[in-house]
Amino acid sequence: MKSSPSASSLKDLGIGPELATHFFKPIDRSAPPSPTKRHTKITVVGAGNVGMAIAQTILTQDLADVLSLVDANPDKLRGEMLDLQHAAAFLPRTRILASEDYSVTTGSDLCIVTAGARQIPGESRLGLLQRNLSMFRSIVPELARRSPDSILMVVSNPVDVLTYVAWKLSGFPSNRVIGSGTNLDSSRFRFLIADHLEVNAQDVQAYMVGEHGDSSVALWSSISVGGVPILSFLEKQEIEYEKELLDKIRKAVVDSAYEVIRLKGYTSWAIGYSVASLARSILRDQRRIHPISLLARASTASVKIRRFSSACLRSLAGQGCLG
Ligand SMILES: NC(=O)C1=CN([C@@H]2O[C@H](COP(=O)(O)OP(=O)(O)OC[C@H]3O[C@@H](n4cnc5c(N)ncnc54)[C@H](O)[C@@H]3O)[C@@H](O)[C@H]2O)C=CC1
Ligand SMILES: CC(=O)C(=O)O
Repeated sequence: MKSSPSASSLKDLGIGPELATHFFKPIDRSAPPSPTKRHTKITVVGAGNVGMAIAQTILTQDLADVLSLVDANPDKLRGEMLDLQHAAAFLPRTRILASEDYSVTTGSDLCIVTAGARQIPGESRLGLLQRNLSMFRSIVPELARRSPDSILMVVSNPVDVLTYVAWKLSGFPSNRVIGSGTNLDSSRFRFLIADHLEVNAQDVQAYMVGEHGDSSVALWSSISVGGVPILSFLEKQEIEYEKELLDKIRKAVVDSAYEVIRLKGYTSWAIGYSVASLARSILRDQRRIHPISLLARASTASVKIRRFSSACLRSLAGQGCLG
């Protein structure tokens, strides 16, 4: 399928681009488009549940001027592209491209990879590795070649291992290859704490760190509610709280994805918002703190992916780097 900037239905009706030239004549002496205006381009590879949740959140949050979608299934891809384009009247203006051909991704600022197998109910994320590894061999070099200055963000599972694989395959500096990490786990953690305390999750600071999913670690000392470090406050005030409650919350965070997958077959909305929040922080230089997957050290023979517990997503300005 060819890259398509817009739905082809007008062309199919015999109405060509000359119509636009007649209706929309250039305004005399109007300012030409600024040569310094930089357009933000985001690519999402994998137009499945996760890819489309990310795409639609990016659109509604006005994070990109150009959104390009790539998938191996041409009908699904074109269907998703048209469906999003048909919402143009309700959204900030974004050019949406879709193709199986990676040329559509050229010049992206951020490439997000969601393609690949997903868990069936009860299956672990690590069980997906072999299937998704071979897919990455075809996806990552294409992205790296066409957007050599981009940030590569891995979402496909197992996300931490595949972030390492993507770094190796891309040849990018390690600070330009990240995984969505435990940003989602932390959001689930914040939701559960907020739900228990009956407060707004946005007023709860709390981080899950380590590997996304089963072995993620709750940073209990990181919890603060309305700025109050809650556990040390309770201890200082000698207020009793059930230690088992903490275990229950941590277990509920880890079980969250399994429960959603058992109930609806996949998870999508929360990861969509999680990745959009990362995209905003990176592209808009928000200087927010997110727990992501990032290679921390690559200096020995036994290089392993290691995660930042609190990676600070710093400016893209100038260097296109995360630090
Ligand atoms: N890191 C995280 O927090 C999360 C990660 N995930 C992971 O995201 C991945 C995608 O999940 P879903 O979207 O639910 O799966 P899905 O099955 O709905 O979508 C996968 C898409 O990848 C496409 N695809 C397959 N091979 C491809 C290739 N070589 N090139 C381009 N596209 C290809 C398929 O056609 C399909 O549209 C899974 O690995 C899942 O485990 C899901 C939720 C959260
Ligand atoms: C599927 C997955 O990794 C999640 O929702 O956490």
